[in-house]
Amino acid sequence: MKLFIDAGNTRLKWCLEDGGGVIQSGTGILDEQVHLEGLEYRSEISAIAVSTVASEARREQLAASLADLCPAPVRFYWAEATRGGLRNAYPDVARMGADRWHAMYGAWLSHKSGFAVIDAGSAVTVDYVDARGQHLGGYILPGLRMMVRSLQNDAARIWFDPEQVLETAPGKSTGECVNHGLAWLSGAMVERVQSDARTLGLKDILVTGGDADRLIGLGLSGTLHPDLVFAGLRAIDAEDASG
Ligand SMILES: Nc1ncnc2c1ncn2[C@@H]1O[C@H](COP(=O)(O)OP(=O)(O)O)[C@@H](O)[C@H]1O
Ligand SMILES: CC(C)(COP(=O)(O)O)[C@@H](O)C(=O)NCCC(=O)O
Ligand SMILES: [K+]
Repeated sequence: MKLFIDAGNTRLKWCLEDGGGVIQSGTGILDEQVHLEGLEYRSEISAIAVSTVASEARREQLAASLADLCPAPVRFYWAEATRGGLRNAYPDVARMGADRWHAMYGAWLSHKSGFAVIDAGSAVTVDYVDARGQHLGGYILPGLRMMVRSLQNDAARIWFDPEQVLETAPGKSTGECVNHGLAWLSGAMVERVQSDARTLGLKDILVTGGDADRLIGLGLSGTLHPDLVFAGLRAIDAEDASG
């Protein structure tokens, strides 16, 4: 069995698979130790594959605590210049978050007519890939929680209870102005991605990450792929194993 880990800036997601598919999946916590809630079959894990955007210090901590969890070898997978016809637009691919490359590769495997990937996590990333597999580049924006936190922490007179509304009408209280404002901004991003996709001739829009369903709720005509990073990571791991 193989254990796949996607360690973002907010949450750690894990997925246990054998040749036949997913056996178990869940979220985890990384403090001094890594806690993968609900993980069974620990002794049957033969290898661990990780995609992470955590700091180098946290990555080392993750590697050390995975070694305590089970004796299986751990391999970290990073962004690449090219794979299977997909080509990265970054001249310095080492700078790209591993999650973005793995999500793009996951999308590329089943969408060959050009696509946009939106990963609405701690940060929101948008990446465009054309029908030839050329990554056209992307965008990095603050995520929803990040924006809420910055308004709470960096503005002295903004008091509000964060609420995840889909309402975008002009607000008539601080709370409405903030909560509707975030929905309005996210909705504008959705329209922008859709208009770019039309202009660039990208057929599909795939969305993943903790706030993915919120973007669908705001009118995004895309498909929800909660496991897109795992789809890419799993395929790359299998390809490398088969030489
Ligand atoms: N249970 C949850 N815990 C944390 N964030 C959540 C949860 N449910 C939804 N979210 C939203 O998802 C975002 C994190 O998404 P996720 O894809 O897990 O991030 P990352 O990959 O950066 O760790 C948060 O910014 C928040 O807006
Ligand atoms: C942009 C990100 C912070 C998104 O990470 P996440 O929100 O999923 O935790 C991550 O992909 C990252 O650290 N990227 C490095 C910079 C880059 O991709 O250019
Ligand atoms: K993200």
